[in-house]
Amino acid sequence: MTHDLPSPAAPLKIGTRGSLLALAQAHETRDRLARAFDLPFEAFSIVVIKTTGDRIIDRPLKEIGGKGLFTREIEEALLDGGIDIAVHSMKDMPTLQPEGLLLDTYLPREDVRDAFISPRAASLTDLAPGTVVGTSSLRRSAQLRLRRPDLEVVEFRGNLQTRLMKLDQGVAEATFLAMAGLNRLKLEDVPYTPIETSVMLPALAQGAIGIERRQDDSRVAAMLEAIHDTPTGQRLAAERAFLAALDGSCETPIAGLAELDGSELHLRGEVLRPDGSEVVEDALRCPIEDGADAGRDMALKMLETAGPGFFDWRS
Ligand SMILES: NCc1[nH]cc(CCC(=O)O)c1CC(=O)O
Repeated sequence: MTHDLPSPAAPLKIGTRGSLLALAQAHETRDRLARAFDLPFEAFSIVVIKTTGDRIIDRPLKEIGGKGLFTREIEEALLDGGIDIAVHSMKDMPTLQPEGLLLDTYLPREDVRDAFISPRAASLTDLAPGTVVGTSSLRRSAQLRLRRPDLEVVEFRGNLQTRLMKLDQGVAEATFLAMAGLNRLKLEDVPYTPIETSVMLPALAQGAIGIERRQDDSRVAAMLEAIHDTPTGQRLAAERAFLAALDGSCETPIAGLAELDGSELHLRGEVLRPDGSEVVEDALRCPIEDGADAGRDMALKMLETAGPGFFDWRS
């Protein structure tokens, strides 16, 4: 189905970070829009924006700051008209957007699972006690420490190629990546094994691409409506309400996932101490349209279960 393009038909500027994954996501967005409106690729331009998070690559992320790190410059460009839409990995996005911006368009979600990456081992259970595993994710490291306290977790930043090189050099025996990233980059020669969500619950919104716009841009609103994926939106409404109520920052290991099952939504959530010494988990089923309320309520209940002190590591 093609749609009539709301006029005027100026080229649409698509803002994105410059990583290979971000570019793949921007291209997917452009391709879906081009198909929906039967437009040539020349009707779009892809604008690469360098963010603070991209610039600082030699320090752990948790030292430099919260979640806005990879989005601030992009949202500024959106607000000042330098770009018309911004394409994001939803799992990196804060739950609140700046005044004047809306983030409510989602492309169909990719595989939500994490992948175990190792040139020498097939799965977590293959690793001998004391084995070094690299990750820069607070969530993955807490989940690992909970389930395999006998392993040694080391900080592992850098792009995908850097991390794979570190594995080859033996700096660590294994690491983790989102299946969504592997699939979107078509990295078939990376030695990976998907990890079921019952073993490692993914980050909230993992595998989902979101498209942000100016609230007052009705032309863009009409265009984005044509490529929005409703089931992904329903799942993310629950997941982001859960995250918002938990006040999730990069300093809190939180995992969670909503899945649709007929007319029901199934939500699971997990909060951990960074050292893996404690975990609070919960799950619920509700009508799909109640997902956001249920996500918030589940978060509040989990906060109560965790009790004061659970989050004491936060400064
Ligand atoms: N935090 C970085 C990040 N943000 C989104 C993805 C993967 C793609 C996705 O989950 O949508 C990744 C890399 C990773 O976790 O392996």
